[in-house]
Amino acid sequence: MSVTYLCYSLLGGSGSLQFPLALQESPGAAAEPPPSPPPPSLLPPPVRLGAPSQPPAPPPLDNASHGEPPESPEQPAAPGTDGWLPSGGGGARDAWLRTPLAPSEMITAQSALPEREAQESSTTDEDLAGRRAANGSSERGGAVSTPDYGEKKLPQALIIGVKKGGTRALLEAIRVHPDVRAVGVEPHFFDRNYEKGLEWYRNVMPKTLDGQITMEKTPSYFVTNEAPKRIHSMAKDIKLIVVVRNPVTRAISDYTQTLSKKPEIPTFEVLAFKNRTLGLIDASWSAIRIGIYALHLENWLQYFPLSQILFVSGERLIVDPAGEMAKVQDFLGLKRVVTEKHFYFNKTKGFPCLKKPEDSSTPRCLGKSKGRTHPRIDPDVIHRLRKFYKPFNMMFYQMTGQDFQWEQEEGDK
Ligand SMILES: Nc1ncnc2c1ncn2[C@@H]1O[C@H](COP(=O)(O)OS(=O)(=O)O)[C@@H](OP(=O)(O)O)[C@H]1O
Repeated sequence: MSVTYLCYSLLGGSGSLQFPLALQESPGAAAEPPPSPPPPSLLPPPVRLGAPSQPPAPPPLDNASHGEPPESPEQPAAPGTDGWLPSGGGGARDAWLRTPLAPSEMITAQSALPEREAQESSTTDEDLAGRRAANGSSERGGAVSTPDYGEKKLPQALIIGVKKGGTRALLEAIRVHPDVRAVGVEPHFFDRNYEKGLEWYRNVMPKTLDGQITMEKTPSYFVTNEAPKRIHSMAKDIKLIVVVRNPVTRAISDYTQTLSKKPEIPTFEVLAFKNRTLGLIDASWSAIRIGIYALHLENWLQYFPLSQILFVSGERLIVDPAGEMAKVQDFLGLKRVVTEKHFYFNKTKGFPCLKKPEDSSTPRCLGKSKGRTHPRIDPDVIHRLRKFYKPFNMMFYQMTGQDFQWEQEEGDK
């Protein structure tokens, strides 16, 4: 059964959003993408998912219509300006922090700066300006610097999603690897900054030496309709990593983030339904829509073979970070350098953190915006959402050949 058919069956009556993906039955992993989009006559009609708009990308309108603030206007700093990773991207120590909750681990003025970066998925101009003002031209927060030589290259690997999946944890862990250099902020090139051109994008990248991999993470790529085509036209052999998480928990995490910025928004229970009495889930709400992974993946498979995409379990990244990192390093063709010895479980934070590097005395946890306490959600709503996602999850397992076991989870944090 195609994802298209599945969506028609499950969502046809729930609303009228014209889902922007060009959906077709994929005969498996497409080794080569179509040179141009298939003629409209060959495309099935778009999937109906909710509200009557046709956004080309994760729609701020969805948020607006739900009383949520639009996504923050995150923009990377202009390449070459102070504070934009002047020494080549920094290291993992830029974003993994000492947990502020451990009394023995006082945050200094210097280390608080990277915490701010780590608190949000993206760094805004404002963040960077603040950091520049407080930190001069360095964003390394006292960390040992990496020599500023080598060459800026376009990325050979991208973490493309999913929002709230654990993408920051993954990026910061892989940055520990000496053969990886990554941008700390999210460049949003393939969704928001594409018109700035590839030279702009290259300039955003850290310098690398021969043999080092350049990476970035922007979780919104996974749900950006144009992203696969654009990325493919830049590098068809690029490696793509998607951190996925139980879509119900992911939706709650997404909502929790919005709530932290805009406490007056309606409850999750209200936003989740088009009609609660009828049990109609509002799949046009971005918090819900992002979790329909099968639908988004279909778009990527039009351009990239499955073998070029690694799916990392957001759940396992927490319980077994070293195990997931082994898969990531294998996928990237890297020696397994990041191992158990790099992680410890921080009971106060409730998450794994990076152990102190040899050249520093400070262990590092992610900032306060990672691992937020979720509001309590009505169990009935959770139950309905689980039912809603189940067929999409099954389709996703089938497409990826991986069972993420979200149906077996007892509760959603
Ligand atoms: N080691 C570690 N430390 C802290 N948090 C961790 C870690 N590993 C995974 N996670 C989970 O990452 C969730 C945030 O996901 P992202 O980094 O992808 O968020 S974002 O899209 O960039 O905003 C975040 O979601 P919430 O718990 O809902 O805040 C965490 O559950």
